[in-house]
Amino acid sequence: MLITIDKVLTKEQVLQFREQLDAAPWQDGAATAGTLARSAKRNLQLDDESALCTQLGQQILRILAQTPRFISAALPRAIYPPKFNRYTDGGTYGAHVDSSLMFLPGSHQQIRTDLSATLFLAEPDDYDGGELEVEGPFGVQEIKLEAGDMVLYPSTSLHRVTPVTRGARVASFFWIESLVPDEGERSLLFDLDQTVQQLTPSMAPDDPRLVQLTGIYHNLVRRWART
Ligand SMILES: O=C(O)CCC(=O)C(=O)O
Ligand SMILES: [Fe+2]
Repeated sequence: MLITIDKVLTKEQVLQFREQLDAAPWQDGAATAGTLARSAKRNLQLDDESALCTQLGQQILRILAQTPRFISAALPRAIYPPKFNRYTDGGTYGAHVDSSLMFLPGSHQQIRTDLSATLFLAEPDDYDGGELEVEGPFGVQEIKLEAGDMVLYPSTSLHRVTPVTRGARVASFFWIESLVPDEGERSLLFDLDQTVQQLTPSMAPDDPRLVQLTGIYHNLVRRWART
């Protein structure tokens, strides 16, 4: 399931990010891709080890930690530090599936990539192309969101970024290991949680039906979560 999270960053925050990113040095993205992805990848990337990457990445993680829709959708166990990419002049990323395991930078610890995330940092009108195309059970879905909005998609999906033929597409991208590895179970939990959240304002907090539904949510998490 694709899940979009609107307004992770305000427009003001996007401008602040872009001022710094646009002035930063960018590297060839292919240098950091795995063997298979390398030939498909034609974009630019911010140096992962730069102070700017660390600082902006941490800002994103702090915001996500306080974004209930993100927590509900991802049930994060670990998050790979956000990276930043830029596509211009026909830049593209051909069809690929992300690596299943990734070492956290400077560590021997690996995370399993359950969810992939793209946080858009350019307005859709400012570039042509650059759609993120994700293959799912109902065909290919095209994603091109407003600056500040984010999409989460299962890391099992084949996906690509179409060539950017005008302007620049700038984004942050990263991966999440979820407490609930199974995509189907995670989707059910997300739907249940969203429904409970929608019902809550119209019901007394001690309404037995709400108490029951909340209990079911927690008992399913207990059953499915791998800590
Ligand atoms: O730029 C994007 O939206 C996705 C990038 C991507 O698929 C990757 O780096 O693996
Ligand atoms: Fe990818």
